[in-house]
Amino acid sequence: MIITDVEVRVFRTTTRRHSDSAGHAHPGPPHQVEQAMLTIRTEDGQEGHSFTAPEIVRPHVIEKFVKKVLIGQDYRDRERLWQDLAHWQRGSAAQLTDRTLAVVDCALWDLAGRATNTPVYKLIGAYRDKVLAYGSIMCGDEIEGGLATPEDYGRFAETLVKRGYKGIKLHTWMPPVSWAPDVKMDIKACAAVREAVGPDIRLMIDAFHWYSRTDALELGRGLEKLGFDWIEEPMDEQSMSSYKWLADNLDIPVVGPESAAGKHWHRAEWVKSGACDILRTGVNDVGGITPALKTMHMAESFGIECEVHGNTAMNLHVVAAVKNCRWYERGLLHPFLEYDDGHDYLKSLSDPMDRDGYVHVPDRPGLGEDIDFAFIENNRVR
Ligand SMILES: O=C(O)[C@H](O)[C@@H](O)[C@@H](O)C(=O)NO
Ligand SMILES: [Mg+2]
Repeated sequence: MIITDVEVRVFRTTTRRHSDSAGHAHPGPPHQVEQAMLTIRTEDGQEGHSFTAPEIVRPHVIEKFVKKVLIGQDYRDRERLWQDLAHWQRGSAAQLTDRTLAVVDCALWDLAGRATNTPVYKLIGAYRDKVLAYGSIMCGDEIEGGLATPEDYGRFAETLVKRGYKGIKLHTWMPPVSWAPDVKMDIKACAAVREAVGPDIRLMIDAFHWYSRTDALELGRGLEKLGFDWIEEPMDEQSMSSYKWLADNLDIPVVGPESAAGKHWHRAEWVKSGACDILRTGVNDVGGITPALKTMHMAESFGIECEVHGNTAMNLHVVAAVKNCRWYERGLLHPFLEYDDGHDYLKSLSDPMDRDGYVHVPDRPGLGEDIDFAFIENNRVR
C-alpha cells in the first residue's frame, strides 16, 4: 500500500489539433507533440497512471512538491494526500497548479482502481454506467468549409445529430479570427444550428469569454428566442458580480464558472451569490476527481445541477458517479477531424458513444484508459 515511486515518462504523440494564439484548438496537419504519463508506484508493484502536458509534471514540481507529499504514504489516503498537496500551493510561488494536483489525484484514483480491479466510478459509488453526451464543437475559424460561417455550423450540427448526439454546444468565433467577437454572428450561428436540427435537440453556447455585460445580455436574449439550454462563459469569470447581474437579467440558465480559480471553495461562493443557475466543475479546473466530487455534492445540496467541463476518462467517471449532471462533454469536434479515431497511445476510446448518443463507461479497472505501454516506450523522449 505504501507509495515508493513517482515516475514521469514523456513521449511523442501525433495529433491534428493545433492551438491558436488564444489557446483554443483548431484542426491542422498531423504534427508531433509531447505528452506525459505520470505513474505512482507502490512497494508491492501496484501502479496508477494519468496523462497531462509535460510542463505540468516537470522535475521541479515533482521533486519539490509531489514526491515530498506522496513517498512513504498509503496510496489509499487520497483525501489527506490531496489536502497536503493543496496546502503546498500557497507557498509554491504559483509553481504548484491545480493541473498538477489533478494529475496526481487522478493517478491515485487509477491506482486504487487497478489495485482492486474496480472502475473508478464504482469505487466512488456509481450512479449510472452510461450518460448522454453533447457534442462540443470547436471554436469557429476562417477555414473554407470548416466552421467559417453560420451555414457551416448548421451543416456540421446535422452531421452530429446523424452520429447520435442529442445535445450540441457551440463555441463560436473568437480572436484571432479577424472579425471576432461578434454577438450578431454568434446568434446567426446558433439560429442556423437550431434551423438545421429542429426543436428537440438540446443546444448550448460557450461564447467569447470577455464580452461586456451588455453584449452578454444581447447574446442571452437572442438565445432565449432559439430555445437554448444554457449560456456559458460569455464574460470574464473573474467578475462574479457580472455573472450575478447577467443571471438576474436573463431567463436562459447561466453556467459557470469553468476557468475561475478557487476550486470547490470559489464555486460555493458562485452558488451562494446566485452568479450561476447551473454550476460548472472539471477535474483539471479544480485540481482532481476529489475536489470535483466535492463541487458536485455541494451543488446537489443547493438543488443545483453541476455540468462537468471536458472529455477524457477522468471527467467521465465523475459524471457517472453523480445524479446532478445531465451531460458528458464529448469534444472538441470539427468537420475536418474524426474524434472517434482517439489517441495513438490508447488502444481504444475512453468514451465510446453509441448511435443513441450515450457514452458508456469502460468497465476496465481504474480510469479505464486502454494504455498502449509499448507505444509509449517506443516513442519516449525522456
Ligand atoms: O480552452 C478552452 O476554452 C476550453 O478547453 C474550451 O475549448 C472547451 O473545452 C470548453 O470551454 N468547454 O466548455
Ligand atoms: Mg466552456
